[in-house]
Amino acid sequence: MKVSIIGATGYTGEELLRILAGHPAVEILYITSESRTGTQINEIYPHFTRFHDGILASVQEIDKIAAESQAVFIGLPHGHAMEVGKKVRAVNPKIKIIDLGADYRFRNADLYEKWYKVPHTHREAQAVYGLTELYRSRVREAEIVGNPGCYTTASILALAPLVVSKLIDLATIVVDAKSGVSGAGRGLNLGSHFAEVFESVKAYSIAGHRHTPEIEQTLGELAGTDVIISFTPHLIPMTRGILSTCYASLKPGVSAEAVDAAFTAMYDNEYFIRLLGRGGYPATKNTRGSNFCDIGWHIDPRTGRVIVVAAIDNLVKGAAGQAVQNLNVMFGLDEQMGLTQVPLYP
Ligand SMILES: NC(=O)C1=CN([C@@H]2O[C@H](COP(=O)(O)OP(=O)(O)OC[C@H]3O[C@@H](n4cnc5c(N)ncnc54)[C@H](OP(=O)(O)O)[C@@H]3O)[C@@H](O)[C@H]2O)C=CC1
Ligand SMILES: CC(=O)N[C@@H](CCC(=O)OP(=O)(O)O)C(=O)O
Repeated sequence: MKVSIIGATGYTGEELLRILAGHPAVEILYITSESRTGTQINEIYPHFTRFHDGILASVQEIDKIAAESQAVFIGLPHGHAMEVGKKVRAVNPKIKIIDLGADYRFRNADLYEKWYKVPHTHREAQAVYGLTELYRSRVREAEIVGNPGCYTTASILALAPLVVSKLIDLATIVVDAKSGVSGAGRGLNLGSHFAEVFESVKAYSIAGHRHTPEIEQTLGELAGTDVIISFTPHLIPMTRGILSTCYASLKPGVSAEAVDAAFTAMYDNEYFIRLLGRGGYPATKNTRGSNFCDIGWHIDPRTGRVIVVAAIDNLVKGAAGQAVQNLNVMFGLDEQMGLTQVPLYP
């Protein structure tokens, strides 16, 4: 299968290249960059030497890229992907698109505009939200997939069983999540300098992070009613990984066994979800470089709350890995193809 990556020089784009290097059914046709067009990718990323030596094309060549590819991944900042998506579909109406950013994640384009503060210019797109474990049958039929955000992937996977099984009071959900610095992308900014991040932990975007409406959209759909959450992200001094700790009050009379059953009913057959069980402590280190999401849960009888902890690698299950998982589903391939590396440890 011929695939191209628009925005291959970013962290999600280069992670896609790394994963696709081990994918037996994929041929990488074009990779693009605007700042480094004409450069060989392994000059920018020497770790690709012997794996990729492709020359970076420009998005200006999108007509040719679209005409020759069966699928494109888009790893651009939000607001740019929908412009590319529109052009790609106009040239090749059969092409499949997987966008790693936010442009195709929202069912309601007005909600996207409210939170992202840019006009949505591809409202006619029939996009599917690509949280594979929850929406596999939709992804199978999708032409365009809006791949979920990293915080959202961990947080929704942690809370979905409790919401679907109606075990929690929906008004009490609190998500406290931590991310490694690669979550902010490769671009330079003061907030991600070594001296700003190292030996420090800080919260940011409190009560206003853009992943809040994304989590609420999916939990609301699963619940069949509006869901409002409190979400606080934190930046921590590591490169990869998200740890999402989610709290909610259990409805009166809900037993620990009912909570256990909700998780096993939803995820027992899911290869990429590793349930650590009641009392389990997920750690980002155990998921590093892999497409796994590790989940453990705890019940606090003193407060009547359930606390669910989920760990992922933000660049894999939180971005490029889930994008490849979606590609596999969209093309009827084995869902695990190219994604079965053992996590990198320590
Ligand atoms: N990092 C993460 O953990 C996650 C990121 N995402 C999302 O994935 C997308 C890519 O993120 P990430 O890889 O981290 O970002 P990076 O900042 O690392 O890379 C951005 C990419 O976009 C290109 N680019 C930047 N500005 C423009 C522009 N104005 N026009 C065209 N191309 C541009 C860059 O190419 P060049 O400069 O070479 O032209 C580069 O290839 C974003 O939407 C992000 O929100 C989603 C989940 C997780
Ligand atoms: C550490 C860090 O800065 N993380 C990013 C989230 C990355 C991501 O998933 O972004 P999108 O939803 O835009 O795709 C942030 O908080 O904005």
